[in-house]
Amino acid sequence: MTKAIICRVALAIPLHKQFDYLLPKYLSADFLGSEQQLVGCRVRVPFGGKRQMVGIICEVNPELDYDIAKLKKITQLIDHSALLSEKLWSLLNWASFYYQHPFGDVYQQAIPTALRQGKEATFKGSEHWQVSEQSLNIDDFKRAKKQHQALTLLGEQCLSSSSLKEQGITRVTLKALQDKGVLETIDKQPQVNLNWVDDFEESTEKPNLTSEQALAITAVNQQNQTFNCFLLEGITGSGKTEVYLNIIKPVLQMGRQVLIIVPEIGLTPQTIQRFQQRFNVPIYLKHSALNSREQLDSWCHAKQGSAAIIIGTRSAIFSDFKDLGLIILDEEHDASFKQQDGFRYHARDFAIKRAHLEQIPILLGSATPAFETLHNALQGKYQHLHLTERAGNAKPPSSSLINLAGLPLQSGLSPQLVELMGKHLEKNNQVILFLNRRGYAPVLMCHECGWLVKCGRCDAFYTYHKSANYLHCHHCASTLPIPHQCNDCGSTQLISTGVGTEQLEESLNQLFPEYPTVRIDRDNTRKKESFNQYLTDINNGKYKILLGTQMLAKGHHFPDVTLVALIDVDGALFCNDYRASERLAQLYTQVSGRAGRAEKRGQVILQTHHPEHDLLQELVNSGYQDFSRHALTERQMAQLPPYSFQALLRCESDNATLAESFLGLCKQVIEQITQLNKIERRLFVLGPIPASMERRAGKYRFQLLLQADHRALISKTLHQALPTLDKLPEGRKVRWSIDVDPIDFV
Ligand SMILES: Nc1ncnc2c1ncn2[C@@H]1O[C@H](COP(=O)(O)OP(=O)(O)OP(=O)(O)O)[C@@H](O)[C@H]1O
Ligand SMILES: [Zn+2]
Repeated sequence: MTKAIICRVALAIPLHKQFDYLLPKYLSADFLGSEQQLVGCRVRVPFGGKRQMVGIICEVNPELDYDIAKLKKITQLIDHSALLSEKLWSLLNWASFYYQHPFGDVYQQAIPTALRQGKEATFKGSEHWQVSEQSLNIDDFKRAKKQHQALTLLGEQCLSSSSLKEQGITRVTLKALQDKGVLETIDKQPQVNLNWVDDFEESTEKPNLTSEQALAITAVNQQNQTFNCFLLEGITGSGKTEVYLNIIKPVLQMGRQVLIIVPEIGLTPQTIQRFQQRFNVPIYLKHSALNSREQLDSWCHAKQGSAAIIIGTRSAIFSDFKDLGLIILDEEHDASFKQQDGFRYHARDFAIKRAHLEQIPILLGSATPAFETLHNALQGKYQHLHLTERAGNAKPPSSSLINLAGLPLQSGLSPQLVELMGKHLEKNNQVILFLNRRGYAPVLMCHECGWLVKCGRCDAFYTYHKSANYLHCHHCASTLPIPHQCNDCGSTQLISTGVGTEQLEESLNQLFPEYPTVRIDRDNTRKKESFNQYLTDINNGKYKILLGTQMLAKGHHFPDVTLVALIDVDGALFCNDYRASERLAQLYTQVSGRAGRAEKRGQVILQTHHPEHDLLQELVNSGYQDFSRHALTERQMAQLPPYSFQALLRCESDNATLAESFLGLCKQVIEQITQLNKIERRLFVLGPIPASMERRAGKYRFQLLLQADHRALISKTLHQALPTLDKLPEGRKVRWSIDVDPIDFV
């Protein structure tokens, strides 16, 4: 009798636990004697009630202390060998440990949706027809002209439905022949180009490198066969992309693949075009706007080696490659690299770990490196490369502040700024106004008693959207019709206070009717095409005033923009999050970086009520480089990251007491462990305290912060604590999660 194979399967559920199943005999026959081959294969298994789930085999024939008669059976064995490469498999295991997230869910998030659902890891095939009857005599079909023609064509080769259609053969004809048992269909995989390296060519249209670019490129290219982490700190417009292109080239020439990670693909179609124009190799994209079939195809191209370059957002870091030779992470400071729910990984950290395991170079590029990265570079852990000058003839913009105190403002615009805008526009230049607040106004208020319209589910006010004619909470997405009366005093005089992009747009149309304004924010660029159309129109000079939120700050290159103004950033100056100043400095530098990127000199204006503020003074007078070095010493004095390491336990519930007391229990468990390990003086547990937005979408939210002088202390402690925390019955009444290396404390 054949021995049963028992498989331990990880499922995408929020439990740190795996489940055992029996591989039925009819599925196990091929694997007897080579059971280990099953590890890494996907299976379909029954789970709870009638549900079927796709899981992944992590262990075969584990030691058991129970009766196997109770085990359920695997329904389907989807793969016959491990789906992912060994390296990627071990990276995912590392990530599961480091981020304290169940392996089943880590794994599922790392693969495209179609594979999560159990689809085969193959390209989209296409229907082909071929002759099935060997002893066929075509002459028998002479009287049916079309059938005869079809068989003549197919007698020599197998053809796709579409090419048959082009030659006048319809489905009806083919079906008729199929019914007669003469023809059959097969699903044929498309031909893929695995030999792109043989016809590798580089476009001759490229600039002469600046000496700084050349230095950076040489530094990387000299060591491109082994692991090295490089930080390319290059001011805005310094030509970082040109450096990327030049370090990619030798890697492609070796026939190896390149992975480029960017914050948001939709926002920078220009950058992608530059890669496509430079090299004649197959480039595939990987981002969430692709449908699940396209995602799977690009995944397969990477895995089989028919993609030379993959350009993708955060999750592209999990692509499996045939032969990965280089990773580039552009705008490495960008917060979108950190996933903010579920599996809270950081794509940059995962990428570095990956490059290390694959023994390949990784380059992080930014004008405003994250403090973590900068710290590592300054310490010599990463090789630090610099581009301190703008490429071509462009010069860095000049910066100055406008003190708003006492000035009459029109939708937030000072008279000085309006005058300056006029001057730039007269010269046929473009102007960018940056305001990170969409909607018409951030609050609606009673003019008589000061009552403010607050979201009933969040500690936040409703934003007034005038054209859509409703109130909208930007935190829980709930909406409300505009109230006619004050809830407190009954007055009908409700007025909006503060300025959002929608209102500013209205004013700009009045102030500068002859200069068309375009507003770029999430409200009016929901469709991908509309955003691309705006970008084209901006580059064609159709719009002269570009008004927008963060979306306008990211990596765009508009040669005619000479003035950039930040309308209101004061809110970020007095925020209690220790990362707020870093973020503001990055934003300021990135937004300003859109000015004067070509021949014409740029100017940057920052409007504020606090011109004396140290941060603003430093940014305007010395820039990000000086600010960041200085701010790092402050972090060191306060023993904050990157000079310490953190993890955050978050908990939320309809009931504030439940949420808070659960974290209280967690604290006890963790402190017992630190005492046992004698590290209580090196790992602090702070809290529980309410999150800075205590109530969101109807839930009360609390946090417990772990801080230590060493990364490993946190991961080991959490790893030891988790089995106990998982079993706390109080944990079932709340929602809780662990965020390792948190960057957001809201
Ligand atoms: N050596 C060079 N000579 C002339 N022009 C160059 C050179 N290198 C790059 N450029 C041009 O300079 C412009 C800015 O380059 P790029 O977009 O790569 O800057 P960047 O460093 O990525 O800026 P940002 O961080 O602001 O996105 C581009 O139009 C690019 O074609
Ligand atoms: Zn809300």
